[in-house]
Amino acid sequence: MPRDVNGNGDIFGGWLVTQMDLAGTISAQKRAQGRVATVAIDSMVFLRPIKVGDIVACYTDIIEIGRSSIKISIEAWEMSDPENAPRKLTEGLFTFVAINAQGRTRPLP
Ligand SMILES: CCCCCCCCCCCCCCCC(=O)SCCNC(=O)CCNC(=O)[C@H](O)C(C)(C)COP(=O)(O)OP(=O)(O)OC[C@H]1O[C@@H](n2cnc3c(N)ncnc32)[C@H](O)[C@@H]1OP(=O)(O)O
Repeated sequence: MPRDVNGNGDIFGGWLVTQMDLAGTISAQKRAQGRVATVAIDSMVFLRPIKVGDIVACYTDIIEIGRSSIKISIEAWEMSDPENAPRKLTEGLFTFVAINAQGRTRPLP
């Protein structure tokens, strides 16, 4: 079976979760001004299948800041067809933690 495709011929959900994690990491790194690690995915909802060749965009929204943690709502949208409105594919709640070079937590700046 192709690596990024599921048994229905649609894109494997894990591939999309990986893209969402990358988008969240970029946002968290910016806020943390340095290295972060994903500590939790508190919720993940798959609303629609993605077809091979679809154009997908991920959007992040920081919703909570702790001492070292950053909770981010992340959504993926499909926007392949300029004639039609974008459609939400997934939504998830990810938590990232600011870490130092030794991998230990550090307070957010
Ligand atoms: C649905 C699936 C379908 C697809 C299915 C196929 C999958 C297909 C691939 C997908 C892929 C995905 C994307 C993977 C993304 C990675 O790669 S995840 C793996 C990478 N991450 C890591 O390796 C991190 C490992 N964890 C650690 O090293 C340690 O837990 C950490 C991050 C250093 C934190 O250490 P700690 O001792 O817990 O630190 P502690 O001081 O107790 O807590 C620090 C902060 O974290 C917060 N925290 C700790 N634990 C939690 C928690 N559980 N929740 C929330 N906050 C927490 C604390 O509240 C605290 O917050 P602040 O009060 O400081 O703001």
